[in-house]
Amino acid sequence: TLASVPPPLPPPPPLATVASTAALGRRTCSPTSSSSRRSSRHFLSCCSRMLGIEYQSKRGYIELDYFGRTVGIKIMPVGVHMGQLELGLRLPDREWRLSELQRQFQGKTVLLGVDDMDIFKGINLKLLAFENMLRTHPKWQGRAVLVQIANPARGRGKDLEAIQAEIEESCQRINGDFGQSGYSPVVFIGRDVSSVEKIAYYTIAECVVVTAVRDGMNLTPYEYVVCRQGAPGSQSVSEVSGPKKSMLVVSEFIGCSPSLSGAIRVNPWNIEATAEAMNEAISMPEQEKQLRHEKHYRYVRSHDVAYWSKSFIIDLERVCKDHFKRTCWGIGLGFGFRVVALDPHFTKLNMDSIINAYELSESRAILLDYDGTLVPQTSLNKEPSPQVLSIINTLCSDSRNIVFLVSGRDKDTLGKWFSSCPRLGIAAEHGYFLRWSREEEWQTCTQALDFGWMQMAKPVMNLYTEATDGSYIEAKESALVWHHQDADLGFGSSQAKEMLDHLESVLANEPVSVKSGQFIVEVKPQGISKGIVAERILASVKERGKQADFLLCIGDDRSDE
Ligand SMILES: O=P(O)(O)OC[C@H]1O[C@H](O[C@H]2O[C@H](CO)[C@@H](O)[C@H](O)[C@H]2O)[C@H](O)[C@@H](O)[C@@H]1O
Repeated sequence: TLASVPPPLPPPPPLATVASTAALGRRTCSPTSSSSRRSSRHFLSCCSRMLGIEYQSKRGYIELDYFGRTVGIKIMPVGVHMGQLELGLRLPDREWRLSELQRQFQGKTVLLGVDDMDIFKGINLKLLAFENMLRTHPKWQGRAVLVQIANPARGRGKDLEAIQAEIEESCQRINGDFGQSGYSPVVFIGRDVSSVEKIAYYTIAECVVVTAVRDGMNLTPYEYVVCRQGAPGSQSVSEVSGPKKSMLVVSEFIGCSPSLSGAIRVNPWNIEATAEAMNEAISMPEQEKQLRHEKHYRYVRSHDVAYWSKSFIIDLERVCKDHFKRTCWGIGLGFGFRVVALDPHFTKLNMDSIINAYELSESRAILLDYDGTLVPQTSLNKEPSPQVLSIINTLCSDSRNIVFLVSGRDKDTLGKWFSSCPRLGIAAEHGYFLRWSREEEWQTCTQALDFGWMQMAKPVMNLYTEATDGSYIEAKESALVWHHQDADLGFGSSQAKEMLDHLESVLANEPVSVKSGQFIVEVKPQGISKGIVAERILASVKERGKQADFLLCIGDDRSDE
């Protein structure tokens, strides 16, 4: 499925967030595109906060692993349809409409706004800025005209009515204060404007001003640039050719703003700064206007809608290339329904067959993870419940069973918590420590390990701990762990990613592995892992003449795989 983030994705957690994460839940596979960095950041933040999924950056590509499927996130600003616009530039109607406007605005400098009439487009902010410009730069009085095209509102409501009233009041005030005979500083067009007429307005405008306070891509600046270039191949300034110079004042809150490097970017709430930007734009030397126009035109032309769709397909193919190797399973009911993509060799465990195999076996090995498996990840009390202790003791009481706890936690905590389970084996700190039963001594990993790296990793972790309220360092005998469960969710996880990167580069030549887990970043020696200790346990069981004919491993995260 192809899908894209609705462009003006707001910061979490308003309702739109729920809608977009719910949409992700229904998708089978997708690259997800958004028009701005802000939207993708908000989308990733929603995924993290609401679904608990963290993104990974792989060689510049941002990806999410959603139940075995890869969702690629890419900032892909959409472009204009060049063919359609150029066709419009060649329409015969455009010529007479253009001449009409040229006559109407002869000797005037036209600033143009083309917006939908809604509460986010900042039309009144634009009027206030224009008024401010006329006041602070009186040279423009009688010379500068703001033509504001406002496509009729598609919705209704009190907020909209209030903004429409404000706009009307501003137009009347500006025209009353600065108007002269034959000169209306604001020309407000609140009706549907045909494409040809719009093209003619774009062509005569010295500058286009977009002051939206929140928007998606907003293609008005792109359309303007194409119209000012004129139809391709036209050389003369008359007929279908354009002036080949353009100026843009654009809000920093619109999707196209980062792509337009020659535009003057403004925060539309700052009326004075927007007024200065308007003055700067129309006062700029002609050559500078041409250079900025050329730069924009090159970009708009090469990044049109055809380019966007081609890139989308290429990315879709790249992101989904492994999906075909996977098998999809539908799991859950109603809103809990999920499509899970798994390796084709995966077999869903069936309770009856497990019980059957368990009953028929003579020697069993049962390896259990702790956090997220024996105690819920969300539980505040991390100690095992009496029920868990009793189930473990029941399992251990069968002489055919070898039961092991295989956890990242330290040996003292696990030893204390499971002191009432005398026959339980424990592999602590991912197997650095191993104990076969309560009465036996702890064995330490036989490899000779060098812990010099701890002196390098600790100062890095200290830096992030100081900068991240709620985070702390856990120093285990074999590993260092940075915890951010109690820090701000978004900030903690972005700090964790940064730290992972930082530690990987600082410790690149050290015999360690740096991994992130459930709200942790952990540095531990290479060669210490749950998989390796599991092999060690099974080998020992075999040496004791009890080779396991039944092996059950239960875990909840990557470290358990
Ligand atoms: O291998 P596991 O049994 O899954 O244990 C992994 C880590 O467990 C502990 O961290 C977890 O509990 C912390 C609170 O007690 C929590 O802040 C963290 O988010 C959890 O991952 C332990 O402190 C770590 O050293 C283990 O690696």
